[in-house]
Amino acid sequence: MPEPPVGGAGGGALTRLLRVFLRPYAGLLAAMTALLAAQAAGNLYLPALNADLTNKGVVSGDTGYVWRTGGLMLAVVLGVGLLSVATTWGTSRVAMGAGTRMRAALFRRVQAFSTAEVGRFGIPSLITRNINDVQQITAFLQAALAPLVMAVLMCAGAVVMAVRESAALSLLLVVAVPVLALVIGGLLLVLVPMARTMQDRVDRINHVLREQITGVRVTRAFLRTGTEQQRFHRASADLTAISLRTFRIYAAIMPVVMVVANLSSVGVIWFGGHLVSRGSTPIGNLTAFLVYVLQVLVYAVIAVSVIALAPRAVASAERVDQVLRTDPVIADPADAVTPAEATGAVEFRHVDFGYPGGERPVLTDVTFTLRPGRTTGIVGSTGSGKTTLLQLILRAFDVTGGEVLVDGVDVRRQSADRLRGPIGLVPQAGFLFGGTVASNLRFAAPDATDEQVWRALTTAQARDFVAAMPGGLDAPIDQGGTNISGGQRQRLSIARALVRPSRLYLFDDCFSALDVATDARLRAALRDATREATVVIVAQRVSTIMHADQIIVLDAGRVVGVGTHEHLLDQCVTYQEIVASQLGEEAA
Ligand SMILES: Nc1ncnc2c1ncn2[C@@H]1O[C@H](COP(=O)(O)OP(=O)(O)OP(=O)(O)O)[C@@H](O)[C@H]1O
Repeated sequence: MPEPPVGGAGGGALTRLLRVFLRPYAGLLAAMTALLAAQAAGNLYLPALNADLTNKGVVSGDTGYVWRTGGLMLAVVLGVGLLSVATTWGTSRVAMGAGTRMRAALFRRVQAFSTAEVGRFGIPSLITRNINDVQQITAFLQAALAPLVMAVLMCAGAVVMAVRESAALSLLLVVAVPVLALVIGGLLLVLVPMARTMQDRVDRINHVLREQITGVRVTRAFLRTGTEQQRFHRASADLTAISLRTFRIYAAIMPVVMVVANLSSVGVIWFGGHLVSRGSTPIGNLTAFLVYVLQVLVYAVIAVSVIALAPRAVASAERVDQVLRTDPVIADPADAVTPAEATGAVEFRHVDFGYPGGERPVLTDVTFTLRPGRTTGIVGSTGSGKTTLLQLILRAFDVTGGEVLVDGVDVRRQSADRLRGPIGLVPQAGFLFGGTVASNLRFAAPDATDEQVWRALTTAQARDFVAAMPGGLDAPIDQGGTNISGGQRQRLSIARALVRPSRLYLFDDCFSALDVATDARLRAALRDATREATVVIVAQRVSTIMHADQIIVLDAGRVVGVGTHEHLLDQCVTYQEIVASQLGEEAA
């Protein structure tokens, strides 16, 4: 699988995402900063008050001064506590809000992706990026926003206050702070690439797990459970290994910081003790200085523990940014043309097509016309390009040569909504959503009445089995429709396309799981229900399309015959071979 495009590099991606997703919260962030500044001022004021209380109250025995200053200190502590509650509330709101917006933006982008972009990232990776990576970024914001601002304010303020208390002792900070900065910076440089690898391995686990859960029946049938377990254990062990290495480094950060902090305190007490005994510094100033130095170090520790989350957030931001920066190859034109009339007419003019990255062309010089009110059958051996042809009508991919016109206008010049709105598609694999029979049928027509829903079920030959299901229209359907049979799934998919009246119906080999009698009844009912529309039926069985108004025969991506069943039986060798092989099968 080719690598997804690389978006912004390193912290650049995180900065870009934060700029975009924090912008709506600029006002709240400004208010938070003001509250944090007030909180920091309170925290910085307390040691100074304490110094005053010691120097002017305790040392000189002024009890009144002690009470007054003590009361003021209590009020400051309460104020700081209240501010802290407010800022925690604010940062949670900002972090969660930005995360929600990020997830929504990712979801919108992925919805706009064509099969090519989805294939480039891979479904498991897109899921991890939307859930796990956004969560890493949100967790970082939640933990980092207030503490980081607070740490900057407190460190700067405490340094200023410490210098005010004792300029001589402040020289200690000149040594301690750069040592801390160097240690922290070095560790972060090592952690970012490790965090990136960690997220990739989470992707890998997701990939293996998803494949194993969806393919569990095949795994059991081929007795591969043991091998698959080993594959999962390997992916899990790889993640454990990188996680252990990463967290060992995380574990080293705190002791290093604590050693620097404790050595600094010892230094302050050692040198400060000398200054006090020489009488050049009052005892109150020494205790205040000690508190300021501890404040600098405590907030440096807080900053470090928060910054330690950054590498994972940076790695996750790169992965989220890659998705957001990937433009879908299939996009609406700036000057979209709306066809004068929605007739459902389709025309292929010398269409060539090859899948992105594919070596061989899948369709070559395909030309035909589909008219409203007529049914066209498409037959051809497996892999001859039938599904691809329908995908081009829906503009799931762009042609590499020629043009596809719907309602007389090139599909590339129409908006996707206008193009796909009047098309009723029944895909080859009848996918159903988790919910009920009714919620699946109302997927394209939310306002459809029960009567319309039952009518579509009747046409799709699904009325009897739905009526027999407990709950009828409200009968539960599991995700993917796994609680009903393949044939029932196909019929519900057909009914879903019929609930909303369309001008163009595309049935992609969706009759294959039906028995011959149901297939015949369904086609007869369809003829009545879709009388004025353009109908395309891709089929493996000739009996499904032999009564169509026209049949297109594909062979290795080329049209080798167009006409009625009788005409093709007479003129088209490939068609004769297909018919002969199927009659042979039936005879056998
Ligand atoms: N997403 C894809 N990327 C690359 N190649 C593809 C992709 N989808 C299909 N192909 C290739 O294009 C060719 C035509 O595939 P298509 O699904 O259109 O055939 P089909 O006639 O519908 O086959 P079937 O009857 O088996 O459903 C095949 O060779 C297939 O391998």
